[in-house]
Amino acid sequence: MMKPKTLYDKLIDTHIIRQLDDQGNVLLYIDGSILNEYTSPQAFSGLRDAKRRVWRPESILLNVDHVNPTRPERTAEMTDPGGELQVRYFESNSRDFGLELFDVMDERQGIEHVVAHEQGMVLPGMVIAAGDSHTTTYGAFGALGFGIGTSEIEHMLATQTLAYKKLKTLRVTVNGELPFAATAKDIVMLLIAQIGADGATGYAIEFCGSAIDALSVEGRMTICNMAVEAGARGAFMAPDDKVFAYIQSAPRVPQGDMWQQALAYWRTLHSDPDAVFDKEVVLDCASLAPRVTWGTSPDQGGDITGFVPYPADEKDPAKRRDIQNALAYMGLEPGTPLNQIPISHAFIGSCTNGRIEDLRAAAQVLRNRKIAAGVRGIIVPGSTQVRARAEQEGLAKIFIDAGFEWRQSGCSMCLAMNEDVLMAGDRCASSTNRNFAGRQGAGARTHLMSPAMVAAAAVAGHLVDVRQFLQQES
Ligand SMILES: CC(C)[C@H](C(=O)O)[C@@H](O)C(=O)O
Ligand code: SF4
Repeated sequence: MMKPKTLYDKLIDTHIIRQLDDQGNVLLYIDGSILNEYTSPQAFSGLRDAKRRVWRPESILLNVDHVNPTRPERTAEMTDPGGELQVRYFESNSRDFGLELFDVMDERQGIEHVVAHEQGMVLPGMVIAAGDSHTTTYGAFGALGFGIGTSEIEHMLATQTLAYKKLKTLRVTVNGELPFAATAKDIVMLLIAQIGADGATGYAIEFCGSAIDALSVEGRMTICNMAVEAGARGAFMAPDDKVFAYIQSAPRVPQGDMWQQALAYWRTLHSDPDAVFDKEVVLDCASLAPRVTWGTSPDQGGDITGFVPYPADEKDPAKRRDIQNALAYMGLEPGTPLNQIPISHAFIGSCTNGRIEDLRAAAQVLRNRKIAAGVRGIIVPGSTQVRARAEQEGLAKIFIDAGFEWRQSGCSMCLAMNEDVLMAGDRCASSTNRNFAGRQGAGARTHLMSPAMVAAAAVAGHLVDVRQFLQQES
């Protein structure tokens, strides 16, 4: 009898070129990569110095997203000299190494983790490595995606391989039916709060259960994307018919007979019934409420119906200090109801929640409403294609009528590497994935939540339970 395999085993075993030792280190084949202007420059410099070429240029896509401007009337011109340098070097790398580039003005440009699946670069069963931690997003398609550092990018470009240490496996089973107004974002925020920001360090997570099966592919992407905030360097789900339908029309996806052959293989990509995981976590989402963070780490959050915690209630001295420090940075008093925290900014975008479904969810809240006086609302679609689609569907008009800025695509205020930066003391309801101190600007404060929750907060002028807004309509 063959030993039952997990999906992770299957993904790894089909890509091992050679075992490097008996400690789980292997030489792994990488199917492809999408690289950004921010983390790739040194890798290309390394290749140039060593006079090396890229091994399989057609498997690599270059895409500008981290530093580009998002102003509505943007041009190819960069406003920031550092960004200008990065983008120009990126362009010369594209030319000199023969790699396709989606530049700032390309209609296929966007955040890499949105562009990759729009382009059909991620197929079930693939292994994708890239210079960005949120490469885990591709797990929603039954692929293994993980972030790598600059020297690894260089190695991958030169050889199409990486030295890789196999992870332990964690199965997260999410049971129950998602209640009204609770989202995939709330599932993953609950998981992170429960297991901690390092709860999945050293693990690859396989998500399963009725709540995951019921999610849209975009919701699954949100979960795999943010799983890295629990430390997971790999997060995936077995691909199903929803996934196959979602990718079928994308440009690089196999067609005709090849599609049929691929489908037959993709249907084998699931953990065998008796496969054993190193660790198991079970969540029940039947009573899940919309969540927000109050701290400076994605695991510091709770239900919107809750309160800013009292540090004294935390028994672990290190965690108590973390809470104290977080509340000092966030300017929050213990015991404050979370739904009374006023905001100055509302940001909807990012690779976690900048897709078309996210914009539809925000528009549902914003239709016929205005954002509160004193709040600046910013919407940055996850890709230029998402932007065009939102305009076709009339969502952009809803956002603009509500008083939101409707901007061009990029990472933008998710990490404030372009001119979309908050000032010290600003407080932002944000659909992003990281609330670290200074993430959206030095001294700025970030509260993570779903895009509909951000929209509701923008209208109310403070963090608020989106269910009040949606129930009014039903
Ligand atoms: C710039 C890049 C290295 C970084 C990442 O790896 O995730 C960024 O995208 C982020 O979200 O913090
Ligand atoms: S949108 Fe944010 S999280 Fe995603 S790649 Fe860009 S900076 Fe990183």
